[in-house]
Amino acid sequence: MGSDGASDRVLVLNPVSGSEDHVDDVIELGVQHGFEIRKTEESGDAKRLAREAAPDADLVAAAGGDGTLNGVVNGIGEADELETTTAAVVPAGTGNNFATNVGVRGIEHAFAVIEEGRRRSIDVGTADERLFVNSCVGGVTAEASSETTSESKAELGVLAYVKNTLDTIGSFDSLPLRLETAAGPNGESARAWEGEALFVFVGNCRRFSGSRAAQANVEDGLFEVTIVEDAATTDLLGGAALEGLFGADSTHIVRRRTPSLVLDSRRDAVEYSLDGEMLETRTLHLETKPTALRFAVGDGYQPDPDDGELWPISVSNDGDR
Ligand SMILES: Nc1ncnc2c1ncn2[C@@H]1O[C@H](COP(=O)(O)OP(=O)(O)OP(=O)(O)O)[C@@H](O)[C@H]1O
Repeated sequence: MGSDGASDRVLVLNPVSGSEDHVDDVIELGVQHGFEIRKTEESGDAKRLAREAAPDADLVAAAGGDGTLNGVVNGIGEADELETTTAAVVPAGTGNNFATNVGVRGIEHAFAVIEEGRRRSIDVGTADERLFVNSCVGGVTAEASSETTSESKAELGVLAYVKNTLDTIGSFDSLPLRLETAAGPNGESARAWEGEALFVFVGNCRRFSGSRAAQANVEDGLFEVTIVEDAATTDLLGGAALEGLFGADSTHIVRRRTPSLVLDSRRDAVEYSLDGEMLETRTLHLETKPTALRFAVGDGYQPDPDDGELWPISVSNDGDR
């Protein structure tokens, strides 16, 4: 307890995330580790509870999936406490992509990380007024998102939504999109791309490449942007492996690194998923807030993951693909 009676540690618990069997364990461990526990009761609660807790708490943890964590980070942001309140994640969702990316392996491990783990200052993405930690994905419908099974989400992460969108819709309406990226600190130039996109992925902590759980550098102030061009539909519907599509030699993939970008639909509003939470708009401004959030990370977290060949950052390599 703080001197004014407010809790130093607050845990925002989503009781209906994942397979819903985490509640007793999370409460028991949370209480053991000195947390005041606040349960969400409906959509929007994670943000509200974190906003109310952040001014007094040193640490606010999110127990749930990526959506719950997204709400908690937005609440800390709305309270203007990003730099003063540490955030943590207790993975209790289906996919738990972000937790995996920051080296948090499970519920018990999450409390060990909170007690003994490092704190890192990580980038946060802004999409108009909203924040995201993992990714912003366009072209995945809310319908496909809600129908995606837990097993599939756990296995493929966001690619599951892509697969589900293609499976449920069969033929897919591409997005006539214009994208403008700003110049970056490593020689990335300001660029524009316009065309028919199937999907657009903006990764903050998430890298959309051939490997499933690839973590992007989340302390470099840059997004990793991947566009899947419409020409890829034929391949995808023809059964080409999704992961193969993201390989380095794919001709239908455009990649960019940038601190900020604008996505502009040339036709209707587009549905974007911010860490799994939906947002519909025609024009979206995305910007990184470099190293804006202190986060409790596990040993598996890599501040500077290997870039590999898919994400060339030198000027000479910054070609069209
Ligand atoms: N008590 C509640 N009843 C119903 N819905 C809730 C409740 N609390 C939170 N929610 C909803 O749960 C969603 C967040 O779920 P979350 O993403 O954390 O879990 P998940 O979908 O199981 O996991 P993941 O995103 O990792 O795949 C939010 O959209 C929120 O509106």
